[in-house]
Formats: sequence, structure tokens, C-alpha cells
Amino acid sequence: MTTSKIGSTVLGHPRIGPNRELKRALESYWAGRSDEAALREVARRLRADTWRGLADAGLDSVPGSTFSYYDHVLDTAVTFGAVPRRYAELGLGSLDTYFAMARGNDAVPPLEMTKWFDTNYHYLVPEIGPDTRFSLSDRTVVEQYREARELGVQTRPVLVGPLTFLLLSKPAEEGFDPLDELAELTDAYEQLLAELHREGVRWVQLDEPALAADRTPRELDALRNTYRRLGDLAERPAILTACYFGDPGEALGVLAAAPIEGIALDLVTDPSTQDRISGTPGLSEKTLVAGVVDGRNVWRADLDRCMATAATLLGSAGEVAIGTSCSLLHVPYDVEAEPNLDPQVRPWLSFAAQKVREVVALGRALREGRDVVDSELSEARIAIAARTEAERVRNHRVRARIDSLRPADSGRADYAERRAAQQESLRLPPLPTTTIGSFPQTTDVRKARAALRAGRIDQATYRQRMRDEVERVIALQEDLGLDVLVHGEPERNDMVQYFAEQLEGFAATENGWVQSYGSRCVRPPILFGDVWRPQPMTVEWAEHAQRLTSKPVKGMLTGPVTMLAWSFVRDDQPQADTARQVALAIRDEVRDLEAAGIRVVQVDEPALRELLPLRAEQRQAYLEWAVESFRLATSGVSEATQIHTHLCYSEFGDVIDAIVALDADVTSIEAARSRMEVLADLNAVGFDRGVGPGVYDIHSPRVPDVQELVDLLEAAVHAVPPERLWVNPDCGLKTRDYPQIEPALRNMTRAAHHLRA
Ligand SMILES: CN1c2c(nc(N)[nH]c2=O)NC[C@@H]1CNc1ccc(C(=O)N[C@@H](CCC(=O)N[C@@H](CCC(=O)N[C@@H](CCC(=O)O)C(=O)O)C(=O)O)C(=O)O)cc1
Ligand SMILES: N[C@@H](CCS)C(=O)O
Ligand SMILES: [Zn+2]
Repeated sequence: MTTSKIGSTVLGHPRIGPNRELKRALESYWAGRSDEAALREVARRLRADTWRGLADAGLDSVPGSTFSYYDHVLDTAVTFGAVPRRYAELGLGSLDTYFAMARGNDAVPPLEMTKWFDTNYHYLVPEIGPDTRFSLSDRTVVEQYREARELGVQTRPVLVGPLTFLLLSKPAEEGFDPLDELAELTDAYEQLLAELHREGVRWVQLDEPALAADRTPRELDALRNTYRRLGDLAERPAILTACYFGDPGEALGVLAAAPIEGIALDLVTDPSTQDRISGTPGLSEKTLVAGVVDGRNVWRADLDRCMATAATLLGSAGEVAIGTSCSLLHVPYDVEAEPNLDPQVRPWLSFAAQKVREVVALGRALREGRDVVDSELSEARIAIAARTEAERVRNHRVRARIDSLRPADSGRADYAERRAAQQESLRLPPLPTTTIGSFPQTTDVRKARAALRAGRIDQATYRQRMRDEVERVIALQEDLGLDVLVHGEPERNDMVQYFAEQLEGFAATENGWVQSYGSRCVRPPILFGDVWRPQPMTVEWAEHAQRLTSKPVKGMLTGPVTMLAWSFVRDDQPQADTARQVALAIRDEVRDLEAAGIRVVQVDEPALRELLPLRAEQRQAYLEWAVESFRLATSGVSEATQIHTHLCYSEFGDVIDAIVALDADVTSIEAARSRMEVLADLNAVGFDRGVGPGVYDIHSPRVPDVQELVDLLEAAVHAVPPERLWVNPDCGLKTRDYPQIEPALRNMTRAAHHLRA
């Protein structure tokens, strides 16, 4: 096989559309406002624009699978026939079967959704069982290659690699191991590779990010066997295996020894990857795609440093190509779409469009010499120097305050003392009922915010509408008989962005949308400098709500770890230092809430598990700063103030000790889908605080009936003494509608009253 060069490339691209065209088309189709043909047309246009844009920008190799109707892991499952029978039997067309797997419908719940490694993107978990018959069942990959070729663009199809696919899957039944099916799945990949070869595909990219996590000898053997088999196939495109989100460790040697043509490495996340390359035999014949441009953060690349890295690799591989560290899926489209960004910060940034240009410039510099891209190099140099030297980035008040912190600032009074003081202050019934914070973000609420942005209404009108919404939410909770109320968070566009917009050191974007799952997007704020809270951020809303009721209203804040996890964070200081600064800002807010008469404050940390390093050896250091920052944020109040925290996204096993160490008075935790198993895990580590295992899954529109809630609560009471048990949903209600949540919450309070009796 003669292998063409890769030169310069990106490993993947955003796909929601520069103006969220796909989001709108999907939601319109799901709501029955438009038909399949209209949706397919939007999709076709987005693909064409992306491929042409990448080719016109000068990338030597354009990734093919830059589009997905919902999720690329689901796409791979469908390609190879991993469609569980309950969806296939619905008798729907291919697109609606796909959406049934993604979203569920009246007849079936969706596949489980979970975090894509340590990112804020969520994928659908394939279910593999004895019934799964892998075969090349869907030829979208081939069709899209043809579609691009007709536009004059030669693309490199991208799929999730076979090992990562099975490692991310879950067994359809107990005792079944998806990895046992690797040989059959590899047959199906072989079939696809052969078809792609017949079409004229030159390179195919197989993503194996699972190699950035610890892998067992059995898994490494499976990797070896699979890539040997794929490599030995006579008629196939060249194979590029992409390892990203960290150092592939021993797996690099396995891949280097495999008969494949290329390996893409993430040279941003972990410095040890670069050191590993020179000591790895077998690379000298291969293409090495040096992932020197950060694919998941937004800082402008230091092109000189990237060039230096690429240059040191030149002797190690047959071809050194320039690439991004991972897919650009995790960054917004274009800095140019942000006219109102802070002008000082703007030149420091690079979104997908800018990153493509950086990769192209580096590719040319490596091939033709630095002179050909002299202006790009010097422009980058000026921006990097400006960012390094900017006084804006340092706030001396914050630094002095951090320096003066003492260990006592991260600890509260003894729990027994706190418990007594809180009982005295709150006088709650047994099994108190509450919610996690947000109530439905109705169209009216979002329209009011859009109107404010567009200048159609003024601040005062907007605020009055939000205050009216708070009144409705409080009245509803009174009517439902909940015990600890919330104001409902109507004024928040997002639980991270809302705070970032009010804190110094953060910049918010207007159009910097990044896909979180399916059609849902977020605009991660940009944390560029020392963090400072100029004034209270939530107090007036909590106070307003508290004035409307005699029940305690719970103040609602986002914790330091989650603020970092869901922002683009600075890369010029350790995350622990940044987290401490954010913690201080939250600490001040918690104290101000207390001073305003708020007796319960919840500090959400849903991303605690998400930021856990993929390699076990790095976890302890992370958990230490994560816990310390939460404690710093929450330890500034008296013992009578009850601190709650909330965690979602299950899989708490690896962070269970950290949950105890947070020292919150009450922890609400996702549990409905795992039938309360997390309670036993908490007991096993001696957790003795209040706990609210979520009793119903807010991710589904289904309304649970009283009996099933009673059953769940009975299971919970078996694991936790009733005086420690709280009753609440799994997570916030912002994505649901009132017709779903009213009966669900009513049933929840009824179930709690039943158990109390
Ligand atoms: C809990 N989750 C969150 C994560 N990350 C965050 N940063 N925030 C989170 O809450 N990660 C894990 C999970 C992921 N889950 C979700 C759930 C829901 C969404 C979601 O609904 N996103 C919204 C956008 C939210 C937002 O920013 N809203 C703004 C702007 C709204 C908007 O688009 N307005 C329209 C006009 C208004 C209209 O006509 O409706 C416009 O500008 O065109 C706001 O409310 O002001 C989404 O729509 O995707 C995300 C992650
Ligand atoms: N308080 C937030 C937490 C979501 S994880 C909410 O209720 O939406
Ligand atoms: Zn949650």
C-alpha cells in the first residue's frame, strides 16, 4: 500500500452549526413542526459547509465524520448493528429508530447517557448482550465519504475505534462482558474498511481515547490482536489510530508495533507523552500526527513552542504531521462571532476556525520552513506575550487573601453541634422534601432573557418578570407541601455562566456554543484571570423568595470544581490555585446569603466526578484540591446554617471518600436509576450526614407513581436511618415542563408523607 501524507489535520469538528442550525432543526423535527427531509437538508448543508471550509482553509487532510444527528458513539453503534431489539422492534424508519435510542419515546426509555471521558460532552452508552450481532448494518460513513467527494473534498472517515467502543459499552445483562465480542466486532470493522477501500478512501481514523486511562494486560492484548487483524487486511485504507485526552502509556508501544500506518497523539494534556515517543520502537515507518494545538481549550497556540515540539519529533517517525490534540467538538466555532468580547482578551483566544488556521500554519512551517508563515508566527508571538504580561490577569487583593488563609478556614464546627443548631433553627419534619434548585426554564422565561439581550425590554422589566416567576414557583411549592423551598433559578441562563458573568476574571461569550448532548448546548465561560466577586450575585433573588414564605428557602450556588469543569480555564497556573480563588468568591456569597436570613445554602458540585483524572495515580492530588476548595467555599458560616451539596452523573465509586470529606450537612445524589445502591456505598465509608438519594429521574419525561416512589423510599430507609433521609428528585428540573413536574413532585411529597405516617 502506498500511503499518502497527512500533513496537517484536525481530529474532528463542532457539528451543531455556527448558529446552532442543527439544534433548531432537530427540535423542530422532534416537535413535529418540520419533516425528515427538512432535517436531512439542514444536515447536508452543515456537512458541506464544514468540509469545504476545512479544505479551503488549507488543511491537507479533512476529517470525514464531522456530523452526527445526536452522538458519534451512537453512530458507531448503529453502523455496526448494535441496536437493542426493543428499538428495532418499534418498526420505525432508520432516523426515528436512532432518535428512539437517543431520547426514548412513549414506548421505550432511551439508552443511558454518560460523560465522554473528562469532558462536558455526553454520549449514549451502547448496550451489548448475547443478542447483539455485529455486522456492517448502516453505510452512512461510506455515503458521507461519497457526498464529500462529490463536493471535491477527499475526506478521512472517523469512527470510534473497536476497543474504546466496547470499553464504553455496558452489558445488556449481568455476567456478560462486551469485550468478549471484540473478534466479531473486528469482523464488522474489516468489512467497513474493505468497502471504504473500494470507494477510494485513503485514510480512516479510529479513535481510541480509552487508552488515556489505565488499561489491564487483557485490554492491551485485545488492542494488539484487533489492530494486528485490521492492519493485516490486504485491501484497506491507511489506518490512523487517534489517542487523546492523555498519555496512552504502554498502549503506544502496542500500536507502534501494529501494522497500521499512523498514530495521532495528544501532546497537550500530559507532558509525558512527548517523552515516550523517542523510546518507542516501530514509529519510524509511521505517520505521527503531533497533536500540538489544544483541541479542547480556547487559548491561542504558542506557535513557536508547537514548532519546537514538532521539530524534535522529526527523527522519530516516517512523517510528522500537525494536528489538534483531540476533536474540536469541545470548542466553539469562531472567535469572529464574538464582537463584544473583552478586546484585551480576544487576541489571546482561538476557537475552531482559528485552531484550523494554526494547524495549517504549523503544517506549512514544518514542510516549507518558518519564513512562509512569518506573519502568523509573529502575530501569535505578540498575543502570547501580551497575555503573559497582562496586569489584568493578576489581582493583588485575591493573592493576598489566598496567602493569608489558615487551615481553620476550611473547616466547620463539629457535626453534632451543627446538627443540633440546625434542628433548632429549621424544625423540619422527618424525611424532609425538597428539590435540587431549578424549575422549568419556560419559553416565556427564555424569551424574556432574549428580549433583554436584544434591547426590547429594559433591566427593570426583565427583573420584574423573573420576580413574578419566583412567586409562581414559591406558590407551587407551598401548594405541593414541600419543606425546603427554592426560588427556581429562572434568572440563570446556566448554572455556571450565570456566575461567571458576575465574577471578575471570567469572560462570557454570546455565541460560543458547545454541544453538551444531542441538541443541548452550553456556552462555557473563559476563565482568564484572578477571580474576584465585586458584589453579591444571588442574594436579592433568595431574599425575595424567602420573603414570600415562612418555610426555609435554600440558597443556590455552583461550587468551585464545577465552575472550573464547565469553563475554559487558564493554563498558566495550577487548577488548584484557580479553584481556591473561585472558592473564596463563593465563600463570600454563602456568608452574604446567611447574613440575609437564608438558613440553608446548597453548593452544587455535579462535576466532582467529571474532573477526576483518567489515570489512578493522578487522582489523589485532584481530590485533595477539589475537596479543599469546596470546604473553603462553605466553611465561612455559623453552625446553624445548613450546607447542602448536590451531585449527579452516578458512578460515585471513585469519589465516595471525597463526598464524605466535603463535610456537607446534606448531600443530594443521583440514585433513582441505580435503585439506591449509592446509599450502601456511602454507608460502607462511614457517611453519617443527611442524604437525599434522588427518587426520580428528571432526565425522563415520565411521571413516577406514588407506589414506585414509596418502594424506592422504603429501600432507602433500609439503608439510611429515617432521621438522616431527605426526599428529592435526582437533579434540577430546568429541562422539564410543568405538566410533567407538577404531578411528579406531588407524588413525591405524597410518598414522603406516606412513609412519615
Ligand atoms: C447540568 N448540566 C450542565 C452542564 N454544563 C453546564 N454548563 N450547565 C449545565 O446545566 N453539564 C452537564 C449537564 C448538561 N445538561 C444540560 C442540560 C440542559 C442544557 C440546556 O438546556 N442548554 C440550553 C441553553 C441554556 C442557555 O444558555 N440558555 C440561555 C440562552 C437560551 C437561548 O438559546 N435563547 C434563544 C432565544 C430564546 C428562545 O426563543 O427560546 C437564542 O438565543 O436563540 C438563556 O436561557 O438565556 C440549550 O438550549 O441548549 C445544557 C446542558
Ligand atoms: N441547582 C442546579 C443543579 C443542576 S446539576 C439545578 O437545579 O439545575
Ligand atoms: Zn444535577
